[in-house]
Amino acid sequence: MRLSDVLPADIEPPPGAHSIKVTGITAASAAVGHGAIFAGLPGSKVDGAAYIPEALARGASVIIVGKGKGVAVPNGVTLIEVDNPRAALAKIAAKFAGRQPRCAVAVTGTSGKTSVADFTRQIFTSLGHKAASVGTIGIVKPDGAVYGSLTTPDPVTLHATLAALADEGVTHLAFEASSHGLDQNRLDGVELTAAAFTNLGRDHMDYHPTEEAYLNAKIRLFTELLRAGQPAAINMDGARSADVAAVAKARGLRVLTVGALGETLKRTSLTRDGFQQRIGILSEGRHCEVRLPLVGAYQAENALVAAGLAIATGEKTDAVLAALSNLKGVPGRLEIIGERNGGLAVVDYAHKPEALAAALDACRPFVTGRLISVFGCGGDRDKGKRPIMGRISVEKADVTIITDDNPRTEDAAAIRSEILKGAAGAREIGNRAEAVATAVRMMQPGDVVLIAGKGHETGQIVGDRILPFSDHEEVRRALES
Ligand SMILES: CC(=O)N[C@H]1[C@@H](OP(=O)(O)OP(=O)(O)OC[C@H]2O[C@@H](n3ccc(=O)[nH]c3=O)[C@H](O)[C@@H]2O)O[C@H](CO)[C@@H](O)[C@@H]1O[C@H](C)C(=O)N[C@@H](C)C(=O)N[C@H](CCC(=O)O)C(=O)O
Ligand SMILES: Nc1ncnc2c1ncn2[C@@H]1O[C@H](COP(=O)(O)OP(=O)(O)OP(=O)(O)O)[C@@H](O)[C@H]1O
Ligand SMILES: N[C@H](CCC[C@H](N)C(=O)O)C(=O)O
Ligand SMILES: [Mg+2]
Repeated sequence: MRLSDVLPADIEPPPGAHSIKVTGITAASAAVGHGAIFAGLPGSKVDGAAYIPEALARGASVIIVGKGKGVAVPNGVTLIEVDNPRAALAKIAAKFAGRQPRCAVAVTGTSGKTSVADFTRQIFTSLGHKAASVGTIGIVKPDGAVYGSLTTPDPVTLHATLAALADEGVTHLAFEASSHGLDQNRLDGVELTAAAFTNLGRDHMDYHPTEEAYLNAKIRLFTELLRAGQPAAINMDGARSADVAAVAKARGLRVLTVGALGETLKRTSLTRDGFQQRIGILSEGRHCEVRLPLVGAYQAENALVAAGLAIATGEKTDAVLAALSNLKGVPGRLEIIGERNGGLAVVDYAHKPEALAAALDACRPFVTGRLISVFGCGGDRDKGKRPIMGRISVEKADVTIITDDNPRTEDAAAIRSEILKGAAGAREIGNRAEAVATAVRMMQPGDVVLIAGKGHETGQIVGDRILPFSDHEEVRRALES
C-alpha cells in the first residue's frame, strides 16, 4: 500500500512521501520486515525509539515517533513525528487490516468485562448472527476458542484478528476494553458500534497513579472512541456508573441504562431458583420475568448489561431478553465443578477486592454449613489489594485458606504474609494444589468451597516460567480422591 493510503486523516505525510510503498506496521523492532513502518513507542520498561537503528537494519522505510525526540534518520527513510505515536500505530494498523466485523461492541469496567463480552456473543449468536468475542479468555468464535495472553491485544494483533474474523464471516464482535488497552490507545483504530460500562472497583493500582486516572482511562471509551449519537449501555448499579452516564450524556451519546437503578432495562426483582435465577424486568412500560440459568447476583447484573448492549446495536428487546434464558456460564466464573460429601466446589476468577466480595456473596445462599474460601494474590501486581482481600475473605467466609496465585518474580511467602495481615485466623498453605485438596477434603454436608483467583487459567507463573496448573483439574482430582 502507499503511505498516504494508511495514514489517518490527522497525519500528513512529509512532502514527496505520499506514494512510498509500505508493507506493514509494527512497534516491535524484531518484527520489522522490508518496507515496514516502525513505531517507536515510549514504553513502561524501555523507549522504543532506542530500537530505531535495529528497525532500520531490518529494512524499515518509515519511522513514526513522538514529537520532540530529536530522532534523525538516514536519507531515503521517512520520519514522521506525531503527538501520539500509540494512537497513530492503532489507526494505521486498522488501515492495513482494512476490515473488521461490521458490528463491534466494547465492554469496560473493573469486573464483569469477560462475562458481558461472552454473554453478548451468546445473545448475538442466538439471534442468528455469526458472532465472536475477544478478551481475557481469548478469541471465542463459532468454530472454537484460541487463547490470547492479553485482555485487549496490541493494535497490530487486534486488527489482524478482526480482519481474520471478518474473513471467516463473523459479523458481530464483542470485546473487552481493559484500562491498559484504553490508556495505551490499543483500541483507537476499531470502528465501534456501541460500548458498555459495568462498574469501578480497585484494580491495577500498580499501573494507574490514582483511582481517578484509572476511571479516566475507562471513560476514554465513551468520550474519545464512541462518536456523538452512538449508544452506550451502562449498569447503573455499579460504583461510579452515575459519573460515567453523565460523561456519556455530555458527550451526546445515546445512553441506555440497566439494573435496579436503570431505565431501559429496569430490574424490578431478582429471585434465586435452585441453580437458576429469575429476573423481573420493566422495559418500554411492560413487565416481564426472565429465567437466567446461572448462579450469582453478579451474573444477573452482567446479563442485563449484555442485553442492554445488544439492544443498543438495534436488536429487538423481546428477542434479546428471550435469549438470556439460554445463556451458558463463562469458564471459570462461578463455575460449579462438582460435589463431594454433600458439599459444593466452585471455581471463580475473583482476583480483586470487589470481585472476591461478589463471588463470596454469590456462594453464601448455597451454604447451610461453612463457606470455605481459598485464594492468593498475584506477584508483580498491586500490593495494596492484598490485606484488603484478606479482610474480605475472613469477614465473608467461615474458613479462609491463603495460598499462591502467580507469584511471578516476587517471593510467594511474602505475598501470603501481606494478605495474612488483613486475614486474622486464616490458614496458610502455599502450595495451591495442596490448598485446594485440603479445602475439598474438609467439605461436610452443606459446605461450599470457593477457589478464587485463577478461573480459566491453565498455568501458575513462578519467576518467568509458567508451570501447568488448573484449578478445575485440581478440584476434580480432589473431588474424586
Ligand atoms: C504494562 C503494559 O501494559 N505493557 C504492555 C506494553 O508494553 P510497553 O509498551 O510498556 O513495552 P516496553 O517493553 O516498555 O517497550 C516499549 C516499546 O519498545 C519496543 N521494543 C522493546 C524491546 C525491543 O527489543 N524492541 C522494541 O521494539 C516494544 O515493542 C514497545 O513498543 O505494550 C505491549 C504491546 O502491546 C504489551 O505486550 C505489554 O503488556 C505486558 C506484557 C503486560 O503484562 N500487560 C498487562 C499488564 C496488561 O496489559 N493487562 C491488561 C489488563 C488485564 C485485565 O484487567 O483483564 C490487558 O489488556 O491484558
Ligand atoms: N458485575 C460484577 N460485579 C462484581 N464482581 C464481578 C462482576 N462480574 C464479575 N465479577 C467478579 O469478577 C471476576 C471476573 O469476572 P470477569 O472475568 O467477567 O471480569 P473482567 O472484568 O473481565 O475481569 P479481568 O479484568 O480480570 O479480566 C468474576 O469471577 C467475579 O468474581
Ligand atoms: N489480567 C490480570 C489477571 C490476574 C489474574 C490473577 N490470577 C493474578 O495473577 O493476579 C493481570 O494480569 O493482572
Ligand atoms: Mg476480562
